[in-house]
Amino acid sequence: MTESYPVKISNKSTAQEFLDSFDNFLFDCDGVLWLGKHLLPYVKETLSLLEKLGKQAIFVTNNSTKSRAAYCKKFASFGIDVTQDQIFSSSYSSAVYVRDFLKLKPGVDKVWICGEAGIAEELALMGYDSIGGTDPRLDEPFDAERSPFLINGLDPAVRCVVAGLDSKINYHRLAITLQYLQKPEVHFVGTNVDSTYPQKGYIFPGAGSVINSLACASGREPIYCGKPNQNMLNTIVSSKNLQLSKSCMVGDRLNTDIRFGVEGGLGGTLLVLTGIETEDRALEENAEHPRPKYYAEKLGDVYENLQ
Ligand SMILES: O=C(O)[C@H](O)[C@H](O)COP(=O)(O)O
Ligand SMILES: [Mg+2]
Repeated sequence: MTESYPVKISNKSTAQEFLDSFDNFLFDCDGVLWLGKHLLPYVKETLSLLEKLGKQAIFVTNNSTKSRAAYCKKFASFGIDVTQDQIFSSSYSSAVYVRDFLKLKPGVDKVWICGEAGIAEELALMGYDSIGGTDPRLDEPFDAERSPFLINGLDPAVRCVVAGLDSKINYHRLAITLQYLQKPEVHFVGTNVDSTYPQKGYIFPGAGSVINSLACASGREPIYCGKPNQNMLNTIVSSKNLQLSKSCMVGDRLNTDIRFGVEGGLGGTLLVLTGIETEDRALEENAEHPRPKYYAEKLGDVYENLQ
């Protein structure tokens, strides 16, 4: 059976129909709310409208570079008040996986990070020591005979590697991470699969590109903790007691955000075209990924079409 075509939110009636259909909105961040430091048009107005209507806003980002607390600060920098319990980042879902699925022992088992500060901060909140990550010694050019991470030997307490988006990725970080991945007893966790990372006017390599290079070198595949992994959605649904049929996932990427919402049985999904995807991709029938129920040029069209 051919699914009904995605509905484009492009006028007052489609915008009103969309709003009336859901009580809870799960928002992806990069490519939906903002592009790096640039807030997208009418995002603040749209979030205020939802609040006025008594709708619930939850933020679900695959970007592991920040912790939930740091994301609260990013929202605040745009004048948007968000509490930490509204935010679910892949840095957080990866730390939950280390704690609840791998059951590593805090204060005993350590984590080697190939990624930015968000991962270490979320792990620390759960009592885990981590090494690597933003350690400035990793910014030095790699020399096997001088790297402090090699000449002092690998840390035997490391039981897991967590890898994510790292704008300071270099051969030093890849080389040391690989040493830990060559130990079969060390778990391999990837924060998210995103191959690319949308910025204003550019598409840059994403976490998936970094993690795939480690997978290629080590011959190992990681467990990914971000969207579309349903562990993340299960954590959200249970902690927020969401009614799935009245919940909508809003994203800019088909193989993470829209798949996450469709496979999670949410009442609907909205794809916005301000990030990774195009209108053609939104409309194409492709076994690779489910199609959205709605799509729009930008999230702010929900607000703009109701003015
Ligand atoms: O490369 C990445 O990690 C992702 O592109 C990026 O961070 C995705 O973040 P999201 O769109 O899920 O907020
Ligand atoms: Mg996105």
